[in-house]
Amino acid sequence: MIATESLSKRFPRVTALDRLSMDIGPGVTGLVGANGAGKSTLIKILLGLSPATEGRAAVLGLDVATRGGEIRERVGYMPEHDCLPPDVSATEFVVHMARMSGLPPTAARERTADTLRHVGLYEERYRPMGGYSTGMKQRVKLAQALVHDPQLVFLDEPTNGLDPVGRDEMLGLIRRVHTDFGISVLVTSHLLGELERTCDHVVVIDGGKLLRSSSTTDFTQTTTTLAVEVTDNDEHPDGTRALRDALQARGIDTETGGELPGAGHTILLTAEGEETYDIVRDLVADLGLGLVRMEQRRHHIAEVFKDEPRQEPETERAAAWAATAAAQQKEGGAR
Ligand SMILES: Nc1ncnc2c1ncn2[C@@H]1O[C@H](COP(=O)(O)OP(=O)(O)OP(=O)(O)O)[C@@H](O)[C@H]1O
Repeated sequence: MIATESLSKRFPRVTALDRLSMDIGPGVTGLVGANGAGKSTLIKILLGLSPATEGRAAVLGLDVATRGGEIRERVGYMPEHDCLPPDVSATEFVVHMARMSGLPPTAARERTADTLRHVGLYEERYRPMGGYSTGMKQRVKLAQALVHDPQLVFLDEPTNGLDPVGRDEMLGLIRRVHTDFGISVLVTSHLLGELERTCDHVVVIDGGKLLRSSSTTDFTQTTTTLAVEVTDNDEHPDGTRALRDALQARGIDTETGGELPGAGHTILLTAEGEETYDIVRDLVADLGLGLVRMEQRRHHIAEVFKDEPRQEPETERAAAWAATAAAQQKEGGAR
């Protein structure tokens, strides 16, 4: 879908992209990086709107340097910033964008109605957009990116400014753009955690350089940590404590991994192999406790980057990235 080869973009004072080489296939791909990492610059080059300083890129097999017009016919784009005219309604605006993409009047009106319904805008679509909430505006921006039925969409920070509920709804919509319509998606975010739930593949850039490109499952591969949760009983009013003591007696060290109301505590231990599962199961049965949960923990993407070596630790960008990773780490821990 997208290929770049040693792609660079230099502004007089900043190198926004630095010899970036990557391949992105179909599906939902997250492009993640701190503010200023180069995400928007990359999207503008991929749309053929801004020339690269060096290197090459192709979208849907089309060279961005020479075939920008054809790329924009086949690719939808949701820009990051608010760009909606306040005095017109969502319907008028999206019909206009559909017409600009070459759809005849009747098809433009039909596609607009379908697309606005799909993104969850109903009666409000006839009201001027100046009175819309941020969530509604983001939905209109998404609709105009989809209205001409593109093969691929670029969504630049679609969850920006949304509250947690709005963010979850937007992430669900993005996932459905691919599952319901078969449209591939490149979505940018500075929040690592939200891409983990939505994307098949994640590309991480920092300071315009490629840090990592992997499938989400590779990022979130299972750890050797086993999380176990048990109920209490009359004989063991603190079932967690009883199981921890029993495991300790078998030479297995444990720690607690937080509390879940009404369901006892979570015990964390290192699984040496299949036999660890058997030991836990047998001890739980011997103590007469109920086994609520026994599962391998998975990494969160943010944990993968927690210890990533910094290339330019002194730069502001590095500080921004570290802050983002730290915030995500906290968010991951809270889940
Ligand atoms: N037209 C421009 N002229 C000069 N510098 C620019 C220009 N556009 C972007 N930059 C710089 O290039 C770097 C990358 O910017 P870019 O907007 O691509 O980052 P980003 O990852 O999209 O971050 P954000 O989400 O904050 O927009 C930044 O340092 C930015 O200041």
